[in-house]
Amino acid sequence: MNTPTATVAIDDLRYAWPGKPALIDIPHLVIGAGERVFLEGPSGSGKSTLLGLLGGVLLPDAGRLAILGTEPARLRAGARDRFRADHIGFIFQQFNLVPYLGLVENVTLGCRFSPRRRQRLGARVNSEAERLLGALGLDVQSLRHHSVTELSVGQQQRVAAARALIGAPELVIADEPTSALDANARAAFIELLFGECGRAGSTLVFVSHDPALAPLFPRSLRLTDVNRAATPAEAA
Ligand SMILES: Nc1ncnc2c1ncn2[C@@H]1O[C@H](COP(=O)(O)OP(=O)(O)OP(=O)(O)O)[C@@H](O)[C@H]1O
Repeated sequence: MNTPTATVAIDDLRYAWPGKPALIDIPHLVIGAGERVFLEGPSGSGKSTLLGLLGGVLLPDAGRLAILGTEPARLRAGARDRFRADHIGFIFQQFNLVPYLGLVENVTLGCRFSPRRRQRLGARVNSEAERLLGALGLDVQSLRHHSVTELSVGQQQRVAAARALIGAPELVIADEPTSALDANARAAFIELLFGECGRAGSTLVFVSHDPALAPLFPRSLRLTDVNRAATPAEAA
């Protein structure tokens, strides 16, 4: 029987910013298809750096990092960008919404650079964007003529999540997307995110410095436990 390909497979992954000591040194980490993983670490422990490596924006100094069986480091730059657009949806800390585009257009941006994600939807790109916004708790009709800059932080976060999810990428990476919300709103958002990742079949890696969110997830990892380069202060 074939072993299913892991969404993320890491072996002896090492990374240091130029001129700085090793920041990431992970001997082994596997995240399977469909998992919902919480990755916690204090500020400065290297969470964003690891996400950069997962997305192929940063390249390892040594070791192996494979996404869906492909090592982004082995692809040429253009192929790496396409691979990222096809297979990974990002929810950034700062959301990175485009102020001069409407709600739906901000969401459909998520598959603009991915023929694969667009093809999955065919003519349904706009209607899927509206469905996702609704499923994530936004009233699309009443907000239709609003600029994304007029939305609350919680609403902007939902637009950013819909953009990451559109076209069902295999991996959704969320970089502390809830820190601006209160505890109930954070839990509600994470529930909605689970629902839509489940529907799309996407694996979720959710990164935060706040250990209080860990119980909401079936699997949680402390970066300081999996990363040998963690300083004793971080690992405490
Ligand atoms: N672009 C960069 N150039 C050089 N060094 C960097 C760069 N980005 C991060 N670093 C270094 O890597 C360390 C870890 O940063 P990183 O942003 O990965 O941590 P983090 O856990 O995501 O922190 P936070 O929770 O505050 O976002 C920083 O202390 C910094 O020294």
